[in-house]
Amino acid sequence: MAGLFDRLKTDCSSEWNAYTRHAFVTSMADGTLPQPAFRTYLQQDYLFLIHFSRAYALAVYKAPGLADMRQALAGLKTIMDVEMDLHVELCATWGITKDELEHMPEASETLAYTRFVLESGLRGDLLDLQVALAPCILGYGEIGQQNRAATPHGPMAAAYQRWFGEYASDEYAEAASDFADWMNRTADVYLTEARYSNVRRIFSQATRLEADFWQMGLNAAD
Ligand SMILES: Cc1ncc(C[n+]2csc(CCO)c2C)c(N)n1
Repeated sequence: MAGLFDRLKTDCSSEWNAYTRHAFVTSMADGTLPQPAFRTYLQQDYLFLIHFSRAYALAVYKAPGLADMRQALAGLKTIMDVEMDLHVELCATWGITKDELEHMPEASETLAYTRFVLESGLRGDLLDLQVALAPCILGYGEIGQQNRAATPHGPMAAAYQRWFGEYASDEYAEAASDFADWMNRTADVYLTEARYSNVRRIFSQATRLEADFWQMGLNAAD
């Protein structure tokens, strides 16, 4: 049987495509995305990652065994030690400091998405939480692979190239595939057909919140 991730992607294909092929992504790939859109996205994404780290910390707590605890801890460390640094580095080129980033007002889209993920995990078990986290981790993996050969043009080319470079890397592809395996293994233990409709609802909602997050960036350039 195919793993849970493939099943969810098939069942939520329209939401999934709207997210992974969003105009924000395609215009980043050709370099036409306006700077204010990217800058707003990146600033909000820093706040997103703070709450996403809390969600990973919740996964440590919700883990039923030591192996799952370690897997969640490794994810938490990657976000706090690697991913947040990319944002700090890119924002520094516009003179925005780490401290300013941390204290930016949070957009409704950031609030909605991060608190939805946390709520899904608080209310449910590790599987519900992994499914809420999945569009974020696995979607960026797909976006990176789809745009491996992208050669953005124009004044933002270097920043967009740097961004794609992070998610198109072999290391990232491996981290994403480890996450999919981890979620699929949890599903092998916990998923029942009776539960599936709820799991699918969580995945669909988180995927739609990802598309809204891109849209928030685009709206900032209007
Ligand atoms: C809105 C939004 N969605 C997804 C990611 C990607 N992301 C978030 S945490 C993480 C590391 C997981 O190990 C990755 C790749 C993002 N930055 N912002």
